[in-house]
Order: sequence, then C-alpha cells, then structure tokens
Amino acid sequence: MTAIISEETRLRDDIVAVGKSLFDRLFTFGSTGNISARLSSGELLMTPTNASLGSLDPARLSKFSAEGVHIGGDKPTKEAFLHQCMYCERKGAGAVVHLHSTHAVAVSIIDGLDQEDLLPPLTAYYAMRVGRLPLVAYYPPGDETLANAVAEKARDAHAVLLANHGPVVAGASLREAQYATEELEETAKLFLMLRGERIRPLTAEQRDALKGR
Ligand SMILES: O=C(O)[C@@H](O)C(=O)COP(=O)(O)O
Ligand SMILES: [Zn+2]
Repeated sequence: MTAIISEETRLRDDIVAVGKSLFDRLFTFGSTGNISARLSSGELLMTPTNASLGSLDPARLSKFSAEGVHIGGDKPTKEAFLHQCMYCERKGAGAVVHLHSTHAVAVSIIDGLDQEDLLPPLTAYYAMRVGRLPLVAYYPPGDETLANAVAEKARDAHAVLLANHGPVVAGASLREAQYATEELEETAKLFLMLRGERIRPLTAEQRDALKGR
C-alpha cells in the first residue's frame, strides 16, 4: 500500500534535511541560524530557538498559524519576527533561511562597501539567484526593531545581510532559499579572495541578459 505523505510532513522533513546539509557543509555552526517555510494554508514551520540545524527533530519544529500565533512545537527561534516580516514583504516567499556563514559575515563587517548592494555581480549565478544585497544596520539578535529594519530593505530585495551577523534570504521554495543562501556565501568568499585584485564583474548588459533565467 502506498503511504500518502502530507504536505506538512514532507515540509518538516525537508527543513530537517536542508538544515543538516547546510550544517554538515559548515554553512553555519553551533546553534546558529534558523529556517522557516510556509505551508499552502499560510501556516509557518520554523526551527526552534537554540537548536542546531545539524540535528533538528521534525516533530519539534515550531508551528505558527497563518495569523502569526505560535500554535505548536518547541519555543521558536528568537528571529521569528524577522522571518514573519520577510513573508510580509516578499509575498511570493515559501521559505526563509538565516545563517552565520563565515564569508558573508566577514563582508557584513567590512566598512565602506555600498550599503545598498554589498557584492558585485561576479558570476551569472550570483546575479540570477541573489541579485542585490543591501546591508541592514546592526541590532542585537532577536531585537524586534531588527525586524522593522529588515522589512524596509526586503521591500526591494529577497536577500539582505545583517551587519556583524549574517544573511537572511527568502525564496519561492525551501530549495530556492537554500541555493540562494549558498550562492551568497560562495560569492562572499570569492569577493574576499579577490580583494586587491583588478576585477571584471558582469556588466549591466550582461546582467540584463540574465533576466527571467
Ligand atoms: O544570532 C542569533 O542569535 C540568531 O539570529 C540565530 O542565528 C540563532 O538563534 P535561535 O534561532 O533563536 O537559536
Ligand atoms: Zn543569527
């Protein structure tokens, strides 16, 4: 007999798998980072606070009603407000990933970069998956005013970088959010490797030619 797996069971398993994959490949560490994903009902699943993304339990993920009320699972990530504000601003978002990936964090600490777009379009994949990357001013983790600052930047960008903290990326699906976050981290690494070199990012025309891909 074929078992019918519900959308929620599948999404819970996907969050656990993505968390483990990111953790095992050192995209985040300790109990840093958090992931959320939206069900077609509008309810949200979120990683609990102080949980390692490497060893999540699908049954213990926090659950929010479509109205934003915590209705099940463990105590949610302290960044629940931040995730909720990403969904408010990015209407097509199906998932949000926040990490402390080392190279992106390093970029978030460099002074003097263009705060409206921190990284140049070094590759086509970066241009396609991330695009523009604004900086959000520093706030302590879990500060509710951080959510307002993120909302302002997320109006025109699906990826933002929290100063002295890390990236927050929305995607239409969990995989899209994961892949964009990975692309951001790898491009941050390239950017740091190339500092001091004469570089040749994609031109505006080359970027325009990628639209819709
Ligand atoms: O940096 C922080 O403290 C949070 O943004 C974080 O990454 C982990 O917090 P929890 O999700 O509450 O464990
Ligand atoms: Zn964090």
